[in-house]
Amino acid sequence: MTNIRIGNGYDIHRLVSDRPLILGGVKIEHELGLLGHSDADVLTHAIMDALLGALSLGDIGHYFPPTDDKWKGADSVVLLTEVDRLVQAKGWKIGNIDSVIVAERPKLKPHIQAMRDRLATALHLQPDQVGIKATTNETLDATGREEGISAYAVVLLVENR
Ligand SMILES: Nc1ccn([C@@H]2O[C@H](COP(=O)(O)O)[C@@H](O)[C@H]2O)c(=O)n1
Ligand SMILES: C[C@@]1(CO)OP(=O)(O)OP(=O)(O)OC[C@H]1O
Repeated sequence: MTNIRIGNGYDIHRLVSDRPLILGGVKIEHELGLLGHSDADVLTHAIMDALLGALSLGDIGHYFPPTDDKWKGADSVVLLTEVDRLVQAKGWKIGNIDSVIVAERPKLKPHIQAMRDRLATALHLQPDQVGIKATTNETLDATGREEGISAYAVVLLVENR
């Protein structure tokens, strides 16, 4: 029988006026961007935590501490490729990823394909192995008030034989 593992990840970052908005490795035109030590790409962070979680390897803060200047302004897709290397070194490969971004604005639908392509390329996957969806929070809570953007991800890992 094929061995499989499942992992889930979540992240949220605050929206501020003087930062770019980067989601799934794609820069999106918007008057607000996400605040963080890295580029604050919540979707990529949620996917990294899901990958690490699937193998009980801890979380991204353990590998890329927000207290370390090395990761200041880091491109999260580069961090993702590091996590992917770790997963592969442990003898696993990604079956598929599914995710959802919670953002009241901007409209993300026009950017979803570019995010899937960017992440699939970085992870050496086909775009149909990378699911990305968007939803508003129907104006409820912090994301609904546009104070931040959050993302959830689930991954399935398959043992490499
Ligand atoms: N930032 C967003 C949020 C949503 N979408 C798309 O709109 C659809 C409806 O969203 P609801 O939150 O009202 O259910 C959703 O299914 C997405 O296709 C979007 O593009 N960008
Ligand atoms: C990505 C890292 C890198 O220092 O920093 P942040 O951009 O602050 O992101 P967060 O999800 O708060 O923490 C994880 C960190 O590993």
